[in-house]
Amino acid sequence: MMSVTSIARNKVLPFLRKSTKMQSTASLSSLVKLEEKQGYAVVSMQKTPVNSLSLEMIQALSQSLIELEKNKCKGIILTSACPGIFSAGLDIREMYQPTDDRLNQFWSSLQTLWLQLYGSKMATVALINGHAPAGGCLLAMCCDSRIMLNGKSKIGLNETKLGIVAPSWFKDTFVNTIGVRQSERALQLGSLFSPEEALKIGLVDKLVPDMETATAVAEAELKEFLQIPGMARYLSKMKIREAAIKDLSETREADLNQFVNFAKTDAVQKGLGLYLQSLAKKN
Ligand SMILES: CC/C=C\C/C=C\C/C=C\C/C=C/C(=O)SCCNC(=O)CCNC(=O)[C@H](O)C(C)(C)COP(=O)(O)OP(=O)(O)OC[C@H]1O[C@@H](n2cnc3c(N)ncnc32)[C@H](O)[C@@H]1OP(=O)(O)O
Repeated sequence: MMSVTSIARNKVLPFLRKSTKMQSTASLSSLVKLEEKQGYAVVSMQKTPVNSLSLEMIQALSQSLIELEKNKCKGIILTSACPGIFSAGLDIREMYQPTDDRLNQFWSSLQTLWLQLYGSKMATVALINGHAPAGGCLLAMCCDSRIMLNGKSKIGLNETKLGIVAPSWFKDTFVNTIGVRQSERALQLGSLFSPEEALKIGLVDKLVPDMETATAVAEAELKEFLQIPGMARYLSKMKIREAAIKDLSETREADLNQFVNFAKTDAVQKGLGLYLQSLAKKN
């Protein structure tokens, strides 16, 4: 098995671990690109056009983290290869008129990915080079630091605008990032923030004017985290995150049932259908 450190610089890593529920190596590796750098890896989402988080995409991200941690990778920069988009969030088509089996796998895989990334021993920096609504914002918030490209992109948890509700662990992640009051308001309104607004409320940590600067700043940020003794840094992160992680770990089944039942209601299905139509009409 190749290790992250043994492959040539910038070479794409294959996904190697086998699992009955996981997608094939070929289909996973086309969705996420892993590049080795000096002492860390860049994880680029590359599911065109908008990095929507389908079941396969979620599993590809999960698989990447498994491989990286197994290969003793110390840090990652999570970013996007899709111009102007970090991630459009959960793939709405996964929730619209789904089969029970697929919907169950979809949500359970998302729970796993959140537990992995939010609780990762690696130092994690999100380089948000485009829009990051809902699930896209969640991915970014799972990281230890967020660098956002300044411009027209928006970031936030906009679930209520789709007629759905951000689950408790999305809310916990939001509260841990921007605090209770800002979260209460933004969750109800489904607010999407400009980079300047996101910086002001602490949803992102730094803004950068262009991609060249962005890469350098993200690397410098990651190195700052990696200079701290790893165990002390990780345990400090867990002081903030462990309650939310414990909560979902202990209630996965109930959370899954709640999601599946909620997603299948007529009101939610109608809302998602209309939202998909409105996205399609734009084009
Ligand atoms: C009590 C509680 C219990 C349980 C909880 C229950 C439910 C809650 C569950 C989950 C929480 C949900 C989390 C989510 O992440 S929902 C997804 C939210 N995402 C969005 O609202 C973003 C929608 N997309 C956009 O706004 C734009 O696409 C974007 C700004 C990202 C990019 O704009 P651009 O103009 O560049 O591209 P488009 O032409 O709009 O899109 C291209 C193409 O992609 C399709 N598309 C976009 N986003 C999605 C998506 N999230 N899922 C699937 N498909 C998406 C879009 O339709 C276009 O398709 P096509 O017309 O075929 O080219």
